Amino acid sequence: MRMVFRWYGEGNDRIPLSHVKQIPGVEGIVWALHDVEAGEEWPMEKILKVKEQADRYRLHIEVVESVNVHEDIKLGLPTRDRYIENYKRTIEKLAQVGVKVICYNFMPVFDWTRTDLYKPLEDGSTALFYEKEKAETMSPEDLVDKIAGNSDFTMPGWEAARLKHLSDLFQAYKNVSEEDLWNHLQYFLEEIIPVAEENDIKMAIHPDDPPWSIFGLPRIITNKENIRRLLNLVDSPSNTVTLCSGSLGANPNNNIAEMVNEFADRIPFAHIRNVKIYENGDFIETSHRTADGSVDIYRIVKAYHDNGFTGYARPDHGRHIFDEECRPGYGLYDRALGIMYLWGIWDALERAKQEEEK
Ligand SMILES: O=C(O)[C@@H](O)[C@@H](O)[C@H](O)[C@H](O)CO
Ligand SMILES: [Fe+2]
Repeated sequence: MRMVFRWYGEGNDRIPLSHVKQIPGVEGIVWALHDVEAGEEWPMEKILKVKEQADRYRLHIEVVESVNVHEDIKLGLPTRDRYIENYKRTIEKLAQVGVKVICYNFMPVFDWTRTDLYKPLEDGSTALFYEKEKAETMSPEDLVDKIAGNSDFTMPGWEAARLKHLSDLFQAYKNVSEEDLWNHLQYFLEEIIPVAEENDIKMAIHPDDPPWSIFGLPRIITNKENIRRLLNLVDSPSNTVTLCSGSLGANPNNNIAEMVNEFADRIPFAHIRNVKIYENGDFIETSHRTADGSVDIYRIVKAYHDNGFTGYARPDHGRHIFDEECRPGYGLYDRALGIMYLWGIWDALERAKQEEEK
């Protein structure tokens, strides 16, 4: 397991790389150009700037999260081809600076969706919260106001540019079924996977968060059967998945450890975090400890260890603790605590294996 830490870039992240470097076992950053709109080709000078910053702390930049997919590609519009060509050029440029994994998602309009960014937990910390009834009754506009308007920080997938023409987007998706979205994803992958393969890059799709339709929009990367279907769309070692235990774990029917066992060789990148699911279908993000949530983090890390996982892992989100002012879900302290929990499990399993082999 190769531990990495998401960093939003100089001037866009309060957490300095000097602090990231001090988290035990963190080898690299998970980065992106957050000021380049989805669909545009990434400028090499901006890519090199991130590399230079990371090089100063001897942190690698092998994992990008995300090169976002333009809505026209998800909608299957004729204009998608221009954006796909830009995507290919970006893949080629990222390969030149040593990138090995590109994370992306194929969620229409919204990325992760929550109804509250700072829901108090009983320990006095706060966390990202999803209230099912509210999510099913709120208008998309209200949700954007509540979420995007409620944070001084840019949030992945909540970029204003993406959400600027919300009603046009909803109109455009009116006649897009799940099967249509599958076809558009297949078209996209058939175009970019050969380029990724030539450049020794894994394209690792991130599952839908939450793993079900919101606002009537189609969502397709939601469970084991759909991940199996995704991997078969283009049978290539470059067509892979970012297995996110927190996103998929919001549905109690998703057994993440089973998915690790089934898809191990097609998971180059693991997001390992916990959520607590309530009876009524609400969920809240918790500490990484198995005991604090509904996801069996121990069993998931054990499944990665049993499969000899040598990919990248990150703690994904954390709670907001110690009064830290941070990007929602992306504080330093609880993600660092989460990393130490994941190392604790991994190192104990490693030691037990070595003892057994003596
Ligand atoms: O929840 C998060 O912050 C991330 O795991 C996702 O936003 C993820 O970065 C994107 O969906 C991947 O494209
Ligand atoms: Fe994730």
